Amino acid sequence: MPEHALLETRGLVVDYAARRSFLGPANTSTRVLRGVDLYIEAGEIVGIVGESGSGKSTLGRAMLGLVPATEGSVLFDGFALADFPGGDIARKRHMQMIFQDPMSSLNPRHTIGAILTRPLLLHGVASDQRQAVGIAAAMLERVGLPVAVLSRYPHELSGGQRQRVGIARAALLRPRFVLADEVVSGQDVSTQARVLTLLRELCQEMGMALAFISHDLSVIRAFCNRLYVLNGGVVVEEGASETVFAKPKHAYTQALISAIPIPDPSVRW
Ligand SMILES: Nc1ncnc2c1ncn2[C@@H]1O[C@H](COP(=O)(O)OP(=O)(O)OP(=O)(O)O)[C@@H](O)[C@H]1O
Repeated sequence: MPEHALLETRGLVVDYAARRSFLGPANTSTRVLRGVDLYIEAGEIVGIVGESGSGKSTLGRAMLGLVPATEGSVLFDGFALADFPGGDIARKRHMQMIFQDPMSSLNPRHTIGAILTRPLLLHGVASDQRQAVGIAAAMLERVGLPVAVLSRYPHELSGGQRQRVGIARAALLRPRFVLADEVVSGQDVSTQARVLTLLRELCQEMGMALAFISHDLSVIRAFCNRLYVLNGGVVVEEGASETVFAKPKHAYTQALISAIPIPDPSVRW
């Protein structure tokens, strides 16, 4: 554990039943995370891998403060989430999220221009609408979309274009940490490669750290410097991607690796 990790979870337990305890006592343990210790340093791309139901999305949501910790803590820049200087607004500027298809998170009644300029004004990154439009237009171009997209509504875009809008929105405020949850699942290999290249470039340009959640170990291997393997709400293995792949210590990791199809050597991320 480095001395100053950007993000840290310490003994993180999430029990969804504990949240519902007002409905009555929770008899069965429904601990989805059972004491997760994890750290992410500034600018790092860290993979979180595990099979369906292992708790990856819960961990991601808890890192962003969207799901409360039942026990343990999440620290961002050394502060418990609730104690971050400047409060939730200041913290949220630096903690963003990217979805696979952000249709559900893009307000269908707002144009892309409104969706992108609003956070710039809210967080004081732009001082007026004109400046906000300029920043939003530049970010759209950066993610490979035409500026004309500003006047469109989310349903007027393809799924791939919406995803790029989602990436633009997450990167717009130059956050220090971005969570990407299964963002390339279900995409063909060349689309995956383009999205991952864009994400890597943005991380390098802006110094963003990225937590990259995926059930696909081959994508994690190619894309992430370090990884955590989650099984049943517990981290069973962690380390540099190449080390874990070369010498997996845990039987669960070995099983995940042996389930990977033979890679296509022509594909590079
Ligand atoms: N809001 C919730 N309330 C109650 N249980 C939940 C909630 N969200 C997730 N769970 C349960 O927590 C467990 C872990 O779910 P989670 O989505 O974190 O796993 P995952 O590894 O991301 O899975 P997947 O890859 O299928 O998305 C599952 O058993 C799920 O049913």
